[in-house]
Amino acid sequence: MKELILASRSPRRRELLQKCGIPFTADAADLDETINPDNPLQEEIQALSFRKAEAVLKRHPDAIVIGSDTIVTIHGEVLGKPHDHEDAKRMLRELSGTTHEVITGLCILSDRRNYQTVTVNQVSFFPLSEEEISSYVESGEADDKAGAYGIQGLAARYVKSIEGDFYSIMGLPVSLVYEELKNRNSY
Ligand SMILES: Cc1cn([C@H]2C[C@H](O)[C@@H](COP(=O)(O)OP(=O)(O)OP(=O)(O)O)O2)c(=O)[nH]c1=O
Repeated sequence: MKELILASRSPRRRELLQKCGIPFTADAADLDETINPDNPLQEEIQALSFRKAEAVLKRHPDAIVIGSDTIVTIHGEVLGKPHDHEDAKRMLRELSGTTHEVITGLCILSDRRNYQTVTVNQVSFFPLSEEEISSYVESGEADDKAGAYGIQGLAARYVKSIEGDFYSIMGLPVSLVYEELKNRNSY
């Protein structure tokens, strides 16, 4: 059977893929993640997930590779990872008291098969005070996360509702990975 490789350095994605109960190793794609804002966002995220998988497949041509990417978008603006704590606070002020989208792309790639999909999830936040925003950012949990929060951690207390898949919001739609890999022999 072909080896499964997660094209990611994200500890969240590794943790999530472990939930599938399928053995894998990880090898980060480490590529330029710039997206073209003139193209439809879902297509860009899907294409970036593919590029991550493709880069790692080049290094492991006999493997099955999983690539994924997550962004947060609100009012037409893309919120990637915050540059610093001020940037994180700015993002959280935007998310406060309103609904945003979390878009996660998934690509499962081998030399024989190319599965691509994108999930769009809605997350609503309760209003956040300046004190809450400051203490959250000071906790360090905003660092290195799209939209400056992780739904799986302290930010859980700000989430009013979600529509979609919790694991996609966290960074990887685990059930889609599991379902697709039932077809593993075709990869
Ligand atoms: C919205 C949200 C994002 N995130 C994280 C998941 C991703 O790690 C990160 C989005 O950044 P990505 O660029 O998707 O992933 P990454 O750079 O961390 O890892 P790699 O490219 O190597 O796969 O934000 C959460 O952990 N929880 C959340 O609720």
